[in-house]
Amino acid sequence: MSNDSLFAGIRFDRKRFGADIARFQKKDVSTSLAKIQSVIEDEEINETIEAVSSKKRKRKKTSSAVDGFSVFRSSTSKSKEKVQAGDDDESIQLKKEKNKQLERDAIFRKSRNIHVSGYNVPSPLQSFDELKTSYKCPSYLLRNLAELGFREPTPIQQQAIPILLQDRECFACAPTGSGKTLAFVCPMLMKLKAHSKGGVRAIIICHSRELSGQTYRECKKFAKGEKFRIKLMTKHLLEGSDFSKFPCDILISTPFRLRLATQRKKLDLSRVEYLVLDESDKLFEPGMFKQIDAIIKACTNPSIIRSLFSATLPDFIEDKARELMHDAVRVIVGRKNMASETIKQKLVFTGSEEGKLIAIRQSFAESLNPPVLVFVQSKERAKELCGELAFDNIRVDVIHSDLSQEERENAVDNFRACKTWVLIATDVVARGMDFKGINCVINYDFPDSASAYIHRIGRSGRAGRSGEAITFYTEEDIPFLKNVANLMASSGCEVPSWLTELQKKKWRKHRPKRDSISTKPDRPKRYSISTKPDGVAEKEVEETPGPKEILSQLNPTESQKKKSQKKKWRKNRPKRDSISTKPDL
Ligand SMILES: Nc1ncnc2c1ncn2[C@@H]1O[C@H](COP(=O)(O)OP(=O)(O)OP(=O)(O)O)[C@@H](O)[C@H]1O
Repeated sequence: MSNDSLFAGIRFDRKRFGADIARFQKKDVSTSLAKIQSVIEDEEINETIEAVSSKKRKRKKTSSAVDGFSVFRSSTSKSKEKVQAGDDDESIQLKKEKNKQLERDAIFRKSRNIHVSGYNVPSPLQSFDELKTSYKCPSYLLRNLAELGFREPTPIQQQAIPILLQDRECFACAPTGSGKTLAFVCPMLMKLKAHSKGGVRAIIICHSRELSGQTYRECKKFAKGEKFRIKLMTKHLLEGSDFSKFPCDILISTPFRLRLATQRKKLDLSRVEYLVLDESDKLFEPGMFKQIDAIIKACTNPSIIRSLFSATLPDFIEDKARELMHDAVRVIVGRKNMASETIKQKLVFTGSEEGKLIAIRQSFAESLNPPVLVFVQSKERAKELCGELAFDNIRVDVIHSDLSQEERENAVDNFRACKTWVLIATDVVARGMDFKGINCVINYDFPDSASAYIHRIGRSGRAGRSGEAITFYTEEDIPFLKNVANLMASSGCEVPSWLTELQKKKWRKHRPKRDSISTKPDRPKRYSISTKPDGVAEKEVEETPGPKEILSQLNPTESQKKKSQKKKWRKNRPKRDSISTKPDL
């Protein structure tokens, strides 16, 4: 029953209760104003902590301490603070100063698109010089940064470095190529002053051997001139070391090798002071989670500082981080799970697999601006495409998990040295790899998830440079097109309106079975002959041309010759498909 029907027939004497009405109306106005005020405040808070998808999460965030929020709160409640009993002039002055600093921090963060949540978040760095004045940064590190041409910290470095320097745990999400490596290596080097006498003091875990190697080399560059023991967990180190005596300041490893070292070689991790999980969302995927979990448990030092970094931070990783860390600060640069804004992104409809090969050839024939990185969905397809492009006089190479470690390293080195113009790769190099100056990334095969798309295209447009990303799609990929369109739009690329009108489909592990990459005619079709109802093949028959057919193709008969002779060319206007870049939807 509705309220209307409940009160039907009752008449209210407005004249008699006039004074009461006035009183209630006044109260109503003030309460609704208060409501509006609180809604506005809530909206401001939510804007500050960046847009989060679910309403539930929004509510959760508003209740937690948010830096920007506490700034506004504290400035509006100044008068309250002043009258607090026992507050002397000095403490009031200190509070005022603190509030001013918080306001300055909030303004600075806004200007650099940095969003933080957590209690007492340290002020962001304005410059590398501040590392010296406020944090006593050793001069070797500043010298190395200057030699590498790092003049100004990037936004993730501005916020994550002071957080880690103040011994706070943190989980951070910043775009690809935005300098996350220095954000966790710099505080590590600054904190690990004295050298290790025994045991591992800091660990950086990377999901792949290639990324571990790259991070190791970066650490060495930053630490040049100082005698740090920085080690890369190679196969050789794993097999040949006596881990009972293993002085090491920074150890860089994949989860698998580190787990082997702790399990088989009894590597002790109880003295680890710093643990970084780079590409953290990848590390928490089912294939690596068991090892990561065991490593985290083996790092038993109660004052350990852990941090998680990635360009993509799904909600389940945030939940994991909260579960794992104490009093952690959350740092987001830009928006969560966003492609880098410096990359020009394009979608190309190729219709079929054959169309892709034509499109890539045509694109290279018109303008090949190396280095170009091409992603495919499997190692078989990587080999096939490499074979096809090698015919076109293109300096092409391939990298995938079937190659030996040495072959993989050579492929990366040659590509870095520009000896290889086009590198065809599986997702093994999609994350973290910093190939300087990649002009273009081609998604030959449509990526299988949003994070795959963001990381793949993020191999170009690094450190503020511009880049280009082209994604081919066929009929099979159309259901997931809207997802890419959304990612493109959110990073500032123009997207045709028909794309945004498409329906969105959950996009996870989209790896359709694709025709092989080949200019040769399709291999003979196989038909299965089965008596079983479920279609399980008992015998396969090949529909191959017999010797007669082959001979007739090689030596056409007179009638066949006549058929293939020149035909009168008149009014040849076949019905053609309409001219459109849009696929038939
Ligand atoms: N402050 C800086 N000034 C100039 N260049 C920088 C600075 N910090 C990092 N770089 C350069 O930016 C590039 C990208 O850095 P890095 O590989 O750390 O990015 P990332 O955020 O970890 O990327 P990804 O998410 O792809 O792993 C590197 O070539 C690095 O040398």
